[in-house]
Amino acid sequence: RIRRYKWEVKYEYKSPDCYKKLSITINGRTPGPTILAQQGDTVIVELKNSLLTENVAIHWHGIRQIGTPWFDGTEGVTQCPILPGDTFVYQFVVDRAGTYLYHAHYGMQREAGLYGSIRVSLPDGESEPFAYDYDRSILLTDWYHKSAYEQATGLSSIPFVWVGEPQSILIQGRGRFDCSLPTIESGLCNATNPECSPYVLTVVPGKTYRLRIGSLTALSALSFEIEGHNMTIVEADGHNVEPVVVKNLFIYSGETYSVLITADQDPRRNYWASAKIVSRNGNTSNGLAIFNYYPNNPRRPPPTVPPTGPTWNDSASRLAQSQAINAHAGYVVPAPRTSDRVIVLLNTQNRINGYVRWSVNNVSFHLPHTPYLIALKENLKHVFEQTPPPNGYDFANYDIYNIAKNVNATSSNSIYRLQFNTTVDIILQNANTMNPNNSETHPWHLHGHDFWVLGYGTGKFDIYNDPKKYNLVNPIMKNTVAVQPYSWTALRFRADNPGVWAFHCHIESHFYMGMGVVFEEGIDKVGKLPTSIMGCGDTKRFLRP
Ligand SMILES: O=C1O[C@H]([C@@H](O)CO)C(O)=C1O
Repeated sequence: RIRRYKWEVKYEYKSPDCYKKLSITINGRTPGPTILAQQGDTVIVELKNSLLTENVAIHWHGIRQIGTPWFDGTEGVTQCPILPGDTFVYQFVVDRAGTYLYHAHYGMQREAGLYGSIRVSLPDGESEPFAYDYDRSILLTDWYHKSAYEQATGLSSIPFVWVGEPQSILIQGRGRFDCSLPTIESGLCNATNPECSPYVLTVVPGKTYRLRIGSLTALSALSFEIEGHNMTIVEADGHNVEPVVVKNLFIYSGETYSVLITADQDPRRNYWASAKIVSRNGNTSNGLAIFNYYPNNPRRPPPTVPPTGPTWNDSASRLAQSQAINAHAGYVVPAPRTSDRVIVLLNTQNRINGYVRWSVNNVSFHLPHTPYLIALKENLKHVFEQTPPPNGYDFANYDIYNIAKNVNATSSNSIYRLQFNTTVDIILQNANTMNPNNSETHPWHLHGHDFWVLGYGTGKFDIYNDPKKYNLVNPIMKNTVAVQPYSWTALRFRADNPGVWAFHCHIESHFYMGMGVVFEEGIDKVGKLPTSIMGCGDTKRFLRP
């Protein structure tokens, strides 16, 4: 079946946290419409760029784009950006049921509000290994009052201007900034604006809800909970997992989970749903929504104070939750026992010519002006650096616990060329930033594939002993995984999807500052590229008659 969407993308004033800000909307909304489809359907999105003076590109996060690598929506990697006034048609198959996302993948445009959810249901007659009465989707985001341009300019200036902590956390596009602060210009913040009334999830007492939770925060790692209710994690990034009961769900930017919640508490009142920032010590208020028991008034605030959530710096409990999630016994996709290639990616914060950057293996990534997919397919060797980036770093001499002895890095747009149909292991190794006693959490997202999460550990990865502890029995498959402060995460994937694929930190500012790599595999097997992805850089030549 074909699912056809017509979207108009434009700027509008919105007040998602009561503070009026220019936001990017799809058909007048942020988050945009949820894409609903069934496994095997073809989704067609006809996107009209009405941003007037700004390009756009949309990534279908978690959709592997098998056979359509040119519709991955990654500016600079798989396509030229869509010009103002142009209409671009994305067309791809959603080949697997599950919970996915979509969002802008161009500069720091995502955090202007250009995002939404994708829900793919099973074919008729098939069912999940868990039961529920109703299915709901919510998106968690963080929200800044400064424009993406102002933020991006600060990040690429000397002196460096850090974007800082977000002003609000939004649950399904709704949050609450404190309009009474004396610093706010009058007329900009209106606490009674209905756009910022809390999101309400209405439940019928006794029923079980499948809540699909996605995070597309720009920066924040979150802990989500519903006061007084346990949640059972049953799906992660489109894969069924063995049920895990939690009080709060840790979720990183780019991840999706389904949790089951039964409305089994006192039905005479409402409850708070709360999203709290973890892993960074800021003073952003928790994002709040109302878990409303029918038939109570959905606007009636719960009689209790909202839950405060876990302490921000308890990375051990975050790691423990990640480690507790395994593939569902009936849905284990066996991981290859061995790999053909191991790539170690040391994550560091660096300086290049005085600019603050992030790097892997001391190389900070920047995008070329001519997208790789077109450059490689058409053999345009001059448009990016051909020497491959390093396969690892100097294990013996690098101290992950301290600021690097030499914080200077280099910048490159070279890529990893993977042999088609081989198995690749990636070790993400985290380290100290340029601030003393500081290491951050980075959620890494792989385009075009799911990977097996083989293991996590604290400290420096031990190349001889840690692989012996890999979970090869029931590892989960994901497309996004976090690496915790001073820790490592090991993953494995099959390079079996012809195309060119980004792998990067999903923190918007970090990828902007160079925290990513690109993989190519099977370029000779990629079909004829549509000319709609061309028009920038050296691709103009293919559009001439
Ligand atoms: O990229 C970043 O820069 C700041 C800080 O390190 C600047 O000093 C921060 O917290 C980041 O995540």
